[in-house]
Amino acid sequence: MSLQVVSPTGGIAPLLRADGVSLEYGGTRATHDVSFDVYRGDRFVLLGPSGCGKSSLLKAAAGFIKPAAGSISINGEEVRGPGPDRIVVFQEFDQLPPWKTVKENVMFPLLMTKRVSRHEAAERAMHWIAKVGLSGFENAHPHTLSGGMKQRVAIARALAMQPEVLLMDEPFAALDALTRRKMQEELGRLWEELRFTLLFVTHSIEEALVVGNRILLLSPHPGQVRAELNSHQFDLASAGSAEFQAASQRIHGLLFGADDAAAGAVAPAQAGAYAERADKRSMDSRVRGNDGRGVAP
Ligand SMILES: Nc1ncnc2c1ncn2[C@@H]1O[C@H](COP(=O)(O)OP(=O)(O)OP(=O)(O)O)[C@@H](O)[C@H]1O
Repeated sequence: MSLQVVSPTGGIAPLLRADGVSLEYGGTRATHDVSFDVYRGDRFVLLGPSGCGKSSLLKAAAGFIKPAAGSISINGEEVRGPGPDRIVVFQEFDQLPPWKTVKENVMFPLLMTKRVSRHEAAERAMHWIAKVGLSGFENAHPHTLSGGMKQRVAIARALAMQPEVLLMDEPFAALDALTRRKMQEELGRLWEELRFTLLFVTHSIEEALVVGNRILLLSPHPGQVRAELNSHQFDLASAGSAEFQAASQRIHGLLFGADDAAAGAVAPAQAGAYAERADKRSMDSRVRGNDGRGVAP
């Protein structure tokens, strides 16, 4: 039996930790003092209104931007730049170089690491192309693929790298509703099989509930933590249920203020403080137990 690494608080150490992260662009604050922990196997969602800094937080986790204050660490090591342990899938369909085939696109970052031979990269690419349901399209170029297929290629390319954390920035937002749903389902299926760690950005409450097992709610610009919720009980199958609708409305209230009066002013502080109030109410927003993790309902 393997030993579990434990943090000083006695809990399991997080894989990714954001600690008091403030991000700025030219002196303008995009997020303020945001803290959260992502554990191995989490599907952790950053949810908040447009402009609250979700993408910026993801980019900081990817190592593309440096916090003005606070830090982000992976396995206890501060993130100081991009690395193969954190791969991003973006919303934009043009993230795939158009002159490369599907297979070449998936192989490309593997080859860049110089850790695998061309033969091995090709084998791995074929494996992951099959995993995302694109067998037969290896030699197609991106412009011949639908938006959903392009996102599948981006997911295959990311998973082929076997990152510590898969970072997804509104990956399905530009897809039509049916394809988006299908992609959420596929992502869930892949996660069930592979149990990778996911940090997922969306501004869709429904998508957050369907994709995530934990959701961090961020206030409007500059983004601050409002609350952290457990959402593991929801999936696409439960999306129409009364419970799902109630959760969705509750989150809407937390994000846009309807609950503020009931909860008292929501201090733009750490979720932990707010969680205690949220905890006293009905939904499963029991947030951050003793080990720092969200608590099951
Ligand atoms: N490169 C940039 N230069 C200057 N300001 C930026 C830059 N990128 C983001 N911002 C600003 O930082 C804030 C947060 O932006 P960000 O894109 O992270 O928010 P978001 O929550 O992901 O929004 P959306 O859901 O609309 O994508 C916004 O006010 C935005 O205008």
